[in-house]
Amino acid sequence: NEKKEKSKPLINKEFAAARTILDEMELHEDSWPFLLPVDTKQFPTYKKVIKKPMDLSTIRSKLEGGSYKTKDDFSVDVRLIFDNCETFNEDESPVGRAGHNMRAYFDSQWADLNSS
Ligand SMILES: Cn1cc(C(=O)NCCCNC(=O)c2ccc(F)cc2)ccc1=O
Repeated sequence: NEKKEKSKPLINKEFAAARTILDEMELHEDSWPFLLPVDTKQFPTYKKVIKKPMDLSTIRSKLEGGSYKTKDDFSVDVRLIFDNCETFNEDESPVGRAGHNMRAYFDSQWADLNSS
């Protein structure tokens, strides 16, 4: 039986497309809450409330490290960032608003990639 591979990288074109979207998201002015893992010393309840933390630097490491088998696996982690953000933050807060803006930005980039 086939050995379960820990990570199998995306095929080149998919990898390049995901990397470009990640580059653009990191440069977005509203990316600041998502660039690094949430500091659980600054927000002690975070680990209790959010079962699967995710951030753009972790996605970057996973992408470059070949952890994503398909571009859709990559999108699942991106969406996890924004779902976590909605769970932990009021919509009308700086971080909450940034999350909604970044999700809309990602969704439009993702749609373009999947329509091309
Ligand atoms: C996703 N999320 C983030 C926060 C949050 O407050 N996060 C960072 C604030 C301070 N960090 C920065 O301002 C910063 C970080 C990196 C950088 F390159 C530039 C600026 C709180 C709740 C939550 O759910």
